[in-house]
This record gives sequence, C-alpha cells and structure tokens, in this order.
Amino acid sequence: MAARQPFTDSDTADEAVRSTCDDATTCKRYATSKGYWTDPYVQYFVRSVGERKAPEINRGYYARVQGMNHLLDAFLRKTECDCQIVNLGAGLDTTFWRLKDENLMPRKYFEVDFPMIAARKIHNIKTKPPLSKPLIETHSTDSLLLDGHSLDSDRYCIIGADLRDIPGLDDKLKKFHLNPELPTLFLSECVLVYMTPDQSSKLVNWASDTFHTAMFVNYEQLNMMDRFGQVMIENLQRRQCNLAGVEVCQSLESQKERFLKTGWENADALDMMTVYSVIPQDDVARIERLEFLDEKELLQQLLQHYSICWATKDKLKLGLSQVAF
Ligand SMILES: C[S@@+](CC[C@H](N)C(=O)[O-])C[C@H]1O[C@@H](n2cnc3c(N)ncnc32)[C@H](O)[C@@H]1O
Repeated sequence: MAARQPFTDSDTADEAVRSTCDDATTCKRYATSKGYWTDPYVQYFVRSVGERKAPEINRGYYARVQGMNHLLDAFLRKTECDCQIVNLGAGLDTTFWRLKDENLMPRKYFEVDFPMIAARKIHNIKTKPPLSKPLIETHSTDSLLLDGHSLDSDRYCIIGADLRDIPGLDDKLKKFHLNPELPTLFLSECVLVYMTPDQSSKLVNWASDTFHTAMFVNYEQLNMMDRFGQVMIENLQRRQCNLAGVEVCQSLESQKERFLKTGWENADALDMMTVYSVIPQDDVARIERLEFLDEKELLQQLLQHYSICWATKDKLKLGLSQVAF
C-alpha cells in the first residue's frame, strides 16, 4: 500500500489558517467582556481583553454564537443528550464547559483541530484548574494526556488531526471510541471555507456515510461573489490566508447543495441577518443597548455575508429534520 503523504504543519498556508483560531477567540473574549453573552472560560485561553472591536463585529459574533448554540441545544433536546458531538476545527472553543455547567452534556464531546492547536488547548487545560476540574473527576491530570496532541477523558476528547486527511481522521476518532451507532452532531464554525470544495465534500460525505442518525451544523461565509465578499477575501489574502472553499460560499443554495449531494437527507440554510431577526428579540434588544452602533448598514452587510447551514439524516426517526430557528 502506498504511504499516505501527510499535510505538513510547517506549510505557510496552514499556519495562516491556524492563526484564525486566535482571531475567533480574541473576538469572543472581547464581546464577552462587553457583556454580549457569558463565557467564564474564554479568559483562560486569551489572557487579555485586547484591543477594542467595533460594535458590528461584536454583534456579528453574538449572532454566530447564539445561532450555533440554538441548533446545538435543539439537537441535545431531540436526543435527550444520548448522543455525541464532534466539533471540527474547534480551535479554543469553550462549548464543552458551557454544556457541563448547564447539565447538557452528551455522552461524549469530541474536538478536532490541527495537532499544533490541539497541543495548545491541552496545555491550557492542564495548567488552568477551572478548565481541568470538570475533567478530573475520574482521571488525574496526567492520565488525561495521552500524547502532546490528544487528550481523552470519560466525556471529553481532543484530537490533533488534519480534517483533509479522512482516513487519518477516521482512524483517530475510532481509537477514541467515537460510536457510529449513536446520534451524532457535527459542528464546524468558520472551518470548511479553508478547505477546497472537494476536501469539504469528502469530509461531509464521510460523516453521512459513517453515521445513520446525524446533524451537521456549518457556520461560514456567504455571498462571497459580490464586492463586499471580494474585500473580505482580499483582506485575508493579505495575511496569506486563502479561502480555498469560497466557491461553496456563493449562496444559501450552494451551501445546502454540498450536503444534499453527499448523502444528507435534508438541508436548511439562513443568512445571519435572518438569524439575527429570529433569535430571542428581548436579548437582542439588551445587547443593542450595550454599545452605540452608528452604521446599521455595515452590520447588515456583515450579517448578510455569513450563514448557518444545517443538514440531517435520521434513521432513528428522532425528528431531526424539524430542528429549526
Ligand atoms: C476561524 S478558526 C474557528 C475556531 C472555532 N471553530 C471557533 O469558531 O472559535 C478555524 C479553525 O479551524 C481549524 N482548521 C482549519 N482547517 C483545518 C484542517 N484542515 N484540519 C484541522 N483543523 C483545521 C484551524 O486550525 C482553526 O482552529
């Protein structure tokens, strides 16, 4: 059998993609410091609040987090938490701790990211007691660490892997007992856009082939072919960061098609402007009072350039296709 060529971590393009993890965490840290939502754990991944972010950026992150959480919590309710979650390209995301605090834990919560990011996250967990405490009920901190790039405990697992290498990903997830028989939720938040359409299709195809009852929730760019989208692409290119999957980010239809072509039974998609108008409006009114926003049009444009797409397949007939906003 020919040896598989792994993607090299030193690749400059991959380095630029990995650095987007800090952007996401820094923006989430700033927005929570302003009171957009509560996250007592993000401070352990980014120490300082950092420089000011514009109100439209904070509102955009608010919509992103509320939108993802809404679908995630709906999946947990449908499955009564008898399920597993796989967060693909999780970066320094803190959802595991939120679920733990809210008593909403699935049977097991998996995260995958490049080995370098996984190692950073594991280091933070090992050295910050508020992060490690929920994990060490049945393990010592030493037994949590299997190697520098993966961590395993009863309910939480972090895996260092490249999402473009499906056989490698599949091997690692099996090694950590991902169970194909359990209802499974896949989350990807600003991740698939960094892969070519062929690579992301293979990934979502692997998910639909492997799990008979599953939901995939994907947040990423939209309407990228217009002028505003082109400026977003150019800004990232200036940082050597290439949106290799931008073709799929043309429209809500192209987002849904990626799933419908790869074995998923249903797919829905909304732009974030719509999500912003359907999430609980009393809380939206609260956050809109936090900071004065001069340029409403800019917020609108920004929200129109991101989307959430969710796809389901449901052999166990749990009613996953009814999950909506
Ligand atoms: C914009 S960040 C988002 C992080 C997190 N999902 C969030 O929203 O806070 C994108 C993440 O995807 C990861 N990523 C992108 N391509 C990947 C790949 N091929 N394999 C593993 N991780 C990848 C990056 O390392 C980074 O942590």
